[in-house]
This record gives sequence, C-alpha cells and structure tokens, in this order.
Amino acid sequence: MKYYSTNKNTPEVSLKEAVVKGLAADNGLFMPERIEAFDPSFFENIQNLSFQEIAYEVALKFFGEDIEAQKLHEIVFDTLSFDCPLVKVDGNIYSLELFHGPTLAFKDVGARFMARLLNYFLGKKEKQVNVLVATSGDTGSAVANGFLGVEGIHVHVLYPKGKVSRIQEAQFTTLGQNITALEIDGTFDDCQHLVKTAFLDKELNEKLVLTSANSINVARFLPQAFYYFNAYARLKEAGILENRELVVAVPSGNFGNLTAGLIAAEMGLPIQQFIAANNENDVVFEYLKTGKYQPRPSVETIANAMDVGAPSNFARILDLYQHSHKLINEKIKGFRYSDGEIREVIDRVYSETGYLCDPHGACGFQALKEFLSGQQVGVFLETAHPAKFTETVEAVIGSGKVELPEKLAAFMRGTREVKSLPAEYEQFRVYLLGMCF
Ligand SMILES: Cc1ncc(COP(=O)(O)O)c(C=O)c1O
Ligand SMILES: N[C@@H](CCOP(=O)(O)O)C(=O)O
Repeated sequence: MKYYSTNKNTPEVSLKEAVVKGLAADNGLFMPERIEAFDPSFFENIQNLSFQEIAYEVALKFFGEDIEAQKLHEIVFDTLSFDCPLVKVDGNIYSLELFHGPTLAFKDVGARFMARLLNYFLGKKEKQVNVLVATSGDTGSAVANGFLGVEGIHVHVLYPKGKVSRIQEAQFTTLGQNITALEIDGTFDDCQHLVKTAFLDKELNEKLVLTSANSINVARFLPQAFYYFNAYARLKEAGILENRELVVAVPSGNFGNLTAGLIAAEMGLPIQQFIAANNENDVVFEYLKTGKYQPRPSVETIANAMDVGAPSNFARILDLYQHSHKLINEKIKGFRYSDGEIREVIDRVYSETGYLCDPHGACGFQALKEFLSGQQVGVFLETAHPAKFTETVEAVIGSGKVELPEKLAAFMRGTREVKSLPAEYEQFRVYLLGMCF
C-alpha cells in the first residue's frame, strides 16, 4: 500500500517510509491510498471474534500487503495484551474504557503497535533512531513506555512546562535509560511545532535518523481504529444494538482518535454519528459551526490532554471528505465544555451512577447526554484513567476517593529528570545535534 501526503506536494511512499519518516516532506500527513471496506458479512459475525482477532482483521486491511500475515498477527496480539472493555454507565450510555494498558491511556494501543512495527522495519539498527514526541499529557508516557530499553532507539518527549498533571509528568520523566524528557517553556502546540520543524530540517535529517511517534505517524494513528470495531462487536454480542443506531463521542484534542474512528466508518463499521467533544480549545467546534478553520493558541484547561490550538489531524479530516464543510458537518457533531461544566459532569455522573469519569471522558459523556435520542445507543471513549488527574477529580468528588493504581504509584516513586528548553527551534536543534555520535 502506498501513502500520500495530505498536502499532495510530494511523491507517494511505502508503508516503511511513511513509518520511518513520520511526517511527509511537504509538511503534510500521510494517508493510505485506499481505505478498504469489509464485506457486510464481517459485521454480521463480528461478535464471535475476540478483540485481538478483530484487530488483526482490521490490521490486515491496512498493512496486509506490506507485512507477512504471521508477523502482523504477532504484532497485533502482542500489542493488545490488555482489554478495552465496555461498561454501562447510565441508560443507553456506555463507556469504552481505553485505560487498561501499561500507562492507563488510549495511547498505549497505537504506541505499542508502532514500537513493534518500527522494530520490525528497522531490525538491527546501524544508526540510532531518534523518536520525537510532543505531548500534552498522555502520548509521552505511552510512547516512552512502549520504547523503554529498546536498543538503538532514543525517545525525546517534549511537553509544555507546568501544563500536564503531576502523575502524567512522572510517567515520562522518571524512566531514565533511552528516554529524555524535555520541558518546553510554551504550549503543546509549540512542542508539536518544534517536532515538525525538525523533520523539515534537511541538514539535521542528513545527520540524524528522526521519526515521530505522535498520531502524525500512520503506525500510531491507524491502530486506533481497532477498538471502535471491538466496541461495536461487544454491543452486538450483548444484544444492545438490535434496531438501534450507534453514536460515538470522542474527547478530542489533536483529533487523531476521532479520525481513526472515521476511517473505521469508511471501512463499513456501522456508526451512525460521531461527536467531537472539546474543552475550551474549540477550533474544530467553531469550524463545524461556521466553516472557517482558524487555529489559535491553546488555553489551559482541566482536561489538559485536549489543550490543542492547531490539531494536526484536521488535515486528515479535510482530506477524507474532500474539504467539504457540508460533508464534515454531517459526519461530526461538535460539543464544547468549560472547566466548570466538566467539573459539574464528573460530580453528577459520580453521584448518580457511581461511575467516575476523567475530565476528558466527562466531555464525551455529556455530549451523548445532550445528543442522544430514544432509538440510539451512545458510547463515549474513556481515554484515560481518572487517577491520572487525581487532584482535579478529588477536588470535585472529595479527597481520598480516587485510588491510585499500583502501575501509576510505581512511576511516582522514581526520580524526576528533565532538561528545560525554550520554545525556540534553534536551541532544540542544538540539543538534537548533540545526539550525533
Ligand atoms: C486523556 C485524553 N483524552 C483525549 C485526548 C485527545 O485525543 P486526540 O489528540 O486523539 O484528539 C488525549 C490526547 O491525546 C488524551 O490524552
Ligand atoms: N493529547 C495528546 C497530544 C498528542 O496527540 P497525538 O495523538 O497526536 O500524539 C497527548 O496526550 O499527548
């Protein structure tokens, strides 16, 4: 399968090249040349397959031409060593819990898949591979943990100083070994900009092997489609979908997760409606309303992983629907919540149902609550474990109520090691050049 750039100003590349390069040479994002739909019979019997079996069938559609079946099977089954269960929350609303992986956020799926695929493509590395990752909270830890201790790979995690939760920060600043945490004096968008600038720096790329582990990278982005199929299968298995339509709400920041869902729908997955649930960083919400896309600097919110002012994957959404505002508006409905509203939702859902949402999932839940009508079933993506935001959540429901899972407690016991940099490319470049040896 070939991959083209959303900017369409550079030749198509192979999967290997797309994965190793990360970003296209013309600054666009790679897209698969074909999105292959499943035969409808696949959906008739999907409930008989396990999560891993479903993911493998989906992976074959994306990567089957480029990776031997047995290897792909091994990568998928090894990646998905944890479940993504569906939990009933309230009436016809279900939570798709994506926080049962090693770092307790949905990123574990894509990051673990990408780490294994990169290893397969690069084999024994003659030159060190530098994985650059910009994070507003969760990507950094998932990628760092996915690549921890892998020989020949160094991960550089760029995060906005003071703008991620204490636990999120501990998850990528205490690992040591081949992981370096770079605290950037700026926003997530500044971090993402530094990373993208490095990929376009010809001289730097002649000296260093650089790749991205953000959703820019197709190997991180496409596997995020796996769990949409599984959610459908599990609902069908439980008989919940009979004569009812499925609506999926996705807490969105950089829009990689939602875009992977849109791709799943293009492959035939029967999702009637997608909802993009935003915090106050609402440039896509505004686009849906007005047709004008106007990225602007992000603002800090309590759903910090969605504090993105210029979502990378919007380019993929435009490309998928031929830049048609009308079509995009049909496919995606937008909802937006202030910090006050998010706190109110966490509190209400907890006291009425006993279910504890994290600040991101809370946006998805509330969007469904407002959108759903009688004949629909709603699933919101619970994108991270609430304990990753203990301070915020306990300030709402009362202290001492959020138990810290041992996986997170272990990160908190490590020693913090960070390197501070301004949000200026030149200094980041000098830092990277220090990696040449
Ligand atoms: C907990 C959580 N929810 C939602 C998001 C937003 O996801 P996306 O950037 O794919 O839109 C993120 C960041 O990726 C996140 O970490
Ligand atoms: N919300 C993300 C931001 C980066 O998203 P990505 O999916 O494009 O890698 C985070 O938590 O870091």
